[in-house]
Amino acid sequence: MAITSRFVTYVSGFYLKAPIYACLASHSHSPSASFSNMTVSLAALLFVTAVAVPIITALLLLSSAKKGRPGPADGCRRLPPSPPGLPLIGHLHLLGRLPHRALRSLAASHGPVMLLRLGRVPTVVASSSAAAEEAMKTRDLAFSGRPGLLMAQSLLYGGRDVGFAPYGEYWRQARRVCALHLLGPRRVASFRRVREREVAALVARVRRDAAADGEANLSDALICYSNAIISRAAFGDGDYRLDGDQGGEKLRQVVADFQELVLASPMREISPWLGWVDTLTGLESKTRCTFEALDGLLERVIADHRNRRSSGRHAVLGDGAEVADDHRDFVDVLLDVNEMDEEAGFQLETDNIKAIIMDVFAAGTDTSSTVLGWAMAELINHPHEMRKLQAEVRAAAGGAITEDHLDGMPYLKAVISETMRLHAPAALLIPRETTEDTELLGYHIPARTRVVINAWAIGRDPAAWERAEEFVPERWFAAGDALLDYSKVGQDFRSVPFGAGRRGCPGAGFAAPTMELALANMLYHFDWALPHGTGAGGDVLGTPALVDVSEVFGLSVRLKEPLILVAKPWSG
Ligand code: HEM
Repeated sequence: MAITSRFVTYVSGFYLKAPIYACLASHSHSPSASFSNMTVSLAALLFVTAVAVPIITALLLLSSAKKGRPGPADGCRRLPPSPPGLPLIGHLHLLGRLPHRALRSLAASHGPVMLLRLGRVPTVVASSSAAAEEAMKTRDLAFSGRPGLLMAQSLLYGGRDVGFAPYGEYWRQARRVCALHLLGPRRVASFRRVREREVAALVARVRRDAAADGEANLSDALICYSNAIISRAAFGDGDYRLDGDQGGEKLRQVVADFQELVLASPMREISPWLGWVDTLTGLESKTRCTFEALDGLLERVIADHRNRRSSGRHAVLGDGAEVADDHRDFVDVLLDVNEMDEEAGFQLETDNIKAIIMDVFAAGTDTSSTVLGWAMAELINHPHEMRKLQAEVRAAAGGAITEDHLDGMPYLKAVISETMRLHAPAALLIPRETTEDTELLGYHIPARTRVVINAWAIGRDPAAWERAEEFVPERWFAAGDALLDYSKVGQDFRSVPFGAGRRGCPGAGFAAPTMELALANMLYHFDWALPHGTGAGGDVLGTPALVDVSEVFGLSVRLKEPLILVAKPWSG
């Protein structure tokens, strides 16, 4: 019965939210469309509650749980151990609302390599640094596939992006373009002015909020900051918005919807005969609305860039050489690459360009703002470390912090490394798929098995880290200077927030100055505290209240509650 009720919670947790999503997405359309969507969604809600959940529950009750299997065999080869599962849903009910935590608990009983069945999908979960190193270094090629996730297919032009593209020639070429032309060191440096302008806007916003009522909603301000940087880098200075968008709010909502949807598991992925649930809950209509809104925007942006190109108003690369003062945005670069690489036999169609830009939004916005939110929360909860970082930042500059100051701030880098060790935003990375039969820590892993790497659990592994659950930035100095440069992905498999290997994040070098500049400026310009009477754990005996570090799981695992802080301007 307990198992059944947990499954109902799982179904309702995701699917009862879906109708609300559909209503939100419909704001970009006519009021009547919005109303009819809401009506369909309410009907769907009633239907799912009254009919679908009881049917599925009955099916589960009719079936009995399978016994756990320590190392089932595939022929004579040993498969990883599995916990007991249920018919139909396998181990889905064990994931709960915070799958990274649930998977770590399961790994404590079943080992660092487990085999789960999520609906129909056999999934291997790697939870130790040794398993991560074997998968992303020693046997990198065999673990470099991505599963054809249904939502990614629907939202990313059938997987014509980089992050969700299957391993193969298209991915290799698109990844090269991304790593070399969009996210290489020179291109990242070319966006320095964008970052410095947006960080000045962030500081001004916090100052304004603090002057108005003494408190700043830092979560909101950080999302705006990282969205603005990616928008400017991708689209340039044009003011591209969705229809009737005030202050970019609608675009922000649609990007947030996109990020939430892209890794969602529709019912039809669990079992094709449950596909009708996705229609009734509004998941399908929300996916369609979100895709259409972003596709329409990208069409306009690309058409506008093409017009400017045909009228000669853009900078171009000469003979493949970098232009010294190159301010081209990602769309310009992708259109240039398209023309140059046509001769090299690689063609980027308009849909590929749109998919790659969507990738950059999905991968680059939420992740950076989430790390910044966690860093501020940890620093508030660790005042000694906050003062130490403030001393470093304030000693380095006599005014606003620019990118020239960042190299002289090792403690800043240690704080960000430590934040990502404890709070890898992509807690389970992006799912992978084996491209061939292979092995992991001695277990046989068949081709086309889904692979999840629990970066969150690896960062907190007590076998790899002393005081693993504590925030101790100093540990990164003991680990050696080389590891302080966290943007060099794949150096230390005890902390893998960017993944590693062929599929490792190509955007770490872009994310690093974005995060460092913001954190340094926030600590330079303000002294921070929790508003009186808020936070968790404070008591009358004088124990200070702490930021509530409850999490919510998504494309990024972020703070459940918005980070509202008192910001007191510092005048030196
Ligand atoms: C703190 C910031 C960031 C974190 C923690 C992060 C993390 C990740 C992770 C965990 C993966 C999957 C790696 C794997 O499977 O091994 C990934 C992939 C990717 N990231 Fe990032 N990322 C960040 C910022 C960015 C930025 C700023 C961009 C682009 C502007 C970006 C672009 C990508 C792309 C295109 C991929 C797909 C790579 C592939 O599949 O070949 N990321 N990222």
